[in-house]
Amino acid sequence: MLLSTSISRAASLCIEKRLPFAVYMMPGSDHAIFLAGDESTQCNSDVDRGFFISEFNTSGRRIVIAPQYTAEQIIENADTIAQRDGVVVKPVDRSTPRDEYDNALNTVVNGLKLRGGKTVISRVICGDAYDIDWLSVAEKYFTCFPSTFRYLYYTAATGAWIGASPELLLECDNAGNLSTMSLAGTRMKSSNAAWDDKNREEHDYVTRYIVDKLSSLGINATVGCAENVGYGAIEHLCHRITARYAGNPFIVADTLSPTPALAGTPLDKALNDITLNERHPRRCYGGYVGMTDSRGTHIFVNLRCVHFDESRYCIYAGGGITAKSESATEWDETSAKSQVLLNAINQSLS
Ligand SMILES: C=C(O[C@@H]1C=C(C(=O)O)C=C[C@H]1O)C(=O)O
Repeated sequence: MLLSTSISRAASLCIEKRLPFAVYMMPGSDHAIFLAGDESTQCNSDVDRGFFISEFNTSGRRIVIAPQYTAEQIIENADTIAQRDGVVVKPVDRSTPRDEYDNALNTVVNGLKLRGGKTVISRVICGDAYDIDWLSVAEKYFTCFPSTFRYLYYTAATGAWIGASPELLLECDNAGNLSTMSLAGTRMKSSNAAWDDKNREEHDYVTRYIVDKLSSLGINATVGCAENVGYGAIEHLCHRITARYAGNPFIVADTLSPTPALAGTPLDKALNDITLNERHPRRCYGGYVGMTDSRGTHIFVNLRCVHFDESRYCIYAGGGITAKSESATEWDETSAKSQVLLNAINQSLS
């Protein structure tokens, strides 16, 4: 079991009592870390200990869970932890219908044919889930993606979310090394075939954007070699980007996010496409999650994720659209991105 009995028990208690908490696993690690405590909202660049969440396109606003309690402390004090109340953020309750997605795609593609650039359009897959054991969903999902950043959290501001992100937004270590990546372009896992023009084009927008944004902060970046990064049955085109930087990581993270891997370029036009064509709020999807530990600050894009409560769930999945996109291919891509998570939920329901 990836999640120990005490972490699973403590996380379930926190969900039940609505006490803010997070469980996370670093890429490649089989060690889960638990923390619980009060949540606060930050709008500046303070680097706090604890787990932070920034919703999509919220200009650097972060919800921070303080590391006040361990899993053992939660379990020991289970009887005395007061039930917290307040408004719970309900998951979206309507899946994006196919015709609505197709219409959105066609509208955006027609716009991109005239102006160029890229927009990321997402859809949601929602369902009922009464009495489901979300810790067992997390366990199944996390087991499938050991090389991702895996997380489960609840705050009053966001509700409860589970995700497995293959996408590093920013890592700044204590020795002054900065790492990020451009991860965009998706296909079924294949041998070493060349990537097609559509995927290469949408990928290059991301790489260029990141390098330019870093440069605007006076950071001179180095772009590594092209890699294919697997995610279940699919793979993404990836370039790792590194630099030297000893300043505040949040200045960089909030300058980069949302990158054209989750929004598009030019950013203002892409955000306008998203507002006009997506019928659901993105909330945490496309924002970021992370934490600062003794080694540095680690921040991942919040994607391949589900928002849930005691009766429902809502999975988010999107893809980069360019003038060359076809609606059926993009729909299949979003299905492939969400399939493992949907399977984990369906297995736990039955
Ligand atoms: C938008 C998502 O994924 C992003 C978009 C990708 C693409 O369009 O090829 C690939 C990886 C991610 O950067 C998602 O999973 O919802």
